[in-house]
Amino acid sequence: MQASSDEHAPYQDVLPRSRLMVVAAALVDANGRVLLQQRPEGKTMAGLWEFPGGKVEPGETPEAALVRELEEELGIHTYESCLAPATFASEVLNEAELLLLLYVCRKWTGMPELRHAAAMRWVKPVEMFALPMPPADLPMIGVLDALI
Ligand SMILES: Nc1nc2c([nH]c(=O)n2[C@@H]2O[C@H](COP(=O)(O)OP(=O)(O)OP(=O)(O)O)[C@@H](O)[C@H]2O)c(=O)[nH]1
Repeated sequence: MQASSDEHAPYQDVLPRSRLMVVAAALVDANGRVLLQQRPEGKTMAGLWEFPGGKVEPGETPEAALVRELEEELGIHTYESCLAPATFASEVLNEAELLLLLYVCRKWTGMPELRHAAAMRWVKPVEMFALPMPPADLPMIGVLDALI
């Protein structure tokens, strides 16, 4: 049955206008440490530590977007088959609802280089609890700690 146009009217003022799909990677090294990058000055949430990744472009699959982002941001190469879905998070931002998909990746080629971020560091998941990270990331830390 066709939904009438005003069926959702009571909710229109609380529904986010658009959804921002973001993919990110927990790159795990041989010692069980994960790479975090620090957001640079001039960007929203500057100084916070986040997982490498970025927005999924129209027409892209999440996995293809993450392979691309890892090349662009760190100069490393991986394959979609090396990306294991780990967890997700959602957060209402000013202009959109963020849906963040986090993958675990243990295999890549190349050495991560600092390209866009202010700094990078390898940390155990449990150390993330003491680092300033975007609010959306906080619920994912415990899941990551249990997975790695
Ligand atoms: N890559 C990444 N983005 C995250 C994380 N947590 C989180 O809230 N985000 C948010 O997801 C969005 C990622 O998009 P992005 O990296 O393409 O955007 P950006 O703000 O850095 O810059 P841009 O729009 O100029 O490219 C940002 O709003 C960022 O704050 C995270 O752990 N990793």
